[in-house]
Amino acid sequence: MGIQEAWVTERIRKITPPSEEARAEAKARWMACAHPLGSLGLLETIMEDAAALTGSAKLDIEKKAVLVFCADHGVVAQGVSQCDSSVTTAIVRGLAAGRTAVCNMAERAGCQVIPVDLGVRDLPPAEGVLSRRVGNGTGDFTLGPAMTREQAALAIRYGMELVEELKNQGVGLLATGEAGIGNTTASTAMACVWTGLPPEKLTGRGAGLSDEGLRRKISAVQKALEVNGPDANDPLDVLAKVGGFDIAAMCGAFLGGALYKVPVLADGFISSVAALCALRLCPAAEKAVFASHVSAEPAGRLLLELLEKKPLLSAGMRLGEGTGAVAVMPLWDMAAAVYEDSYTFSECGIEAYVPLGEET
Ligand SMILES: Cc1cc2ncn([C@H]3O[C@H](COP(=O)(O)O)[C@@H](O)[C@H]3O)c2cc1C
Ligand SMILES: O=C(O)c1cccnc1
Repeated sequence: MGIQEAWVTERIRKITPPSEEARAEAKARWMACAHPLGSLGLLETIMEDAAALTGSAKLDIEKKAVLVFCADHGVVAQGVSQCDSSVTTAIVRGLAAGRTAVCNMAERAGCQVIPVDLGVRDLPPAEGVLSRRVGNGTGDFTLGPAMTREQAALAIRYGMELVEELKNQGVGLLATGEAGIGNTTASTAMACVWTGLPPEKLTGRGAGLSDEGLRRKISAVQKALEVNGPDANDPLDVLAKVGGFDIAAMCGAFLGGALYKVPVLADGFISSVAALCALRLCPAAEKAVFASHVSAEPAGRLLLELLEKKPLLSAGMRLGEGTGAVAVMPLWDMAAAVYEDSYTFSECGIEAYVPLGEET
């Protein structure tokens, strides 16, 4: 086993199960809160799950950040995206300048945007972009593996370390985002491996693609699977052969959330594939993964089902950059506001309370 893989493996072993005690305490808080029991639905569940993750019913989600993992994908040479890799650089510059969609949304949500360069092709050090380069873009995986196993592990490590750093800075709620032209092709290939479904069923138009482009994308995914033969039982093999640096770092962010006890919001399709990869590496990491919305990509809902996560939003979004994850942050704030401040049954003098469905 290589150095980076050993590093990741050792950290993963330290991930503990969620605290059922803290979850019960959070549930008791909702029970005392003067409202029809369970009536805030998932807004109640997320507070309970976050308590179970952090080990405390007292939650602090004031400070928020979205990590936008950026990287290029060699498979773009196969005409699988409507644009070429130079657009990734343009998006990264937009992120650093605070001008892309996620930046506008994050400003409203009181969330810091952190662009991270994992391997954007020929990108020199750029102000406002954290450099965690693993390579100069991945290889074209229709011809051979996207990266080495050690590169995949290093990208995971970077994702985990960033969560630790942000936790130390007081961040209590994290969102995952990505920018990388071609990354929906990599995500589709990974999803095919773990669902066993054929590329025609799971391949979508990504950022936008003609019918002909979609056909090219389906055959590129098919070819990638045939050429590389990724082993479904070895998540690092799948990541290295048909994944991407951005997806690997995102996977690391979920694992980091589980290790350092920070809730991590998944975004759309790409992010859900990364979360699935994290769970395949370490099932206990499930406790750190929080769904946000249902991506409009064909496999969006299916992946959430595989993750067994319920989305707060179904808004037909398919933008990436972490936009869907950031979109639910105000809902988290609202849930926390009621959870923390609502008057209790005893405070308002309501004595009898009959939970729904339990009337005699
Ligand atoms: C201008 C622009 C901004 C974006 N921001 C996010 N994406 C999204 O689209 C890309 C994936 O789609 P595909 O696999 O089809 O290339 C990723 O960068 C993703 O974040 C963008 C795409 C474009 C074109
Ligand atoms: O759902 C996603 O994550 C997605 C879909 C299309 C383009 N970028 C991201």
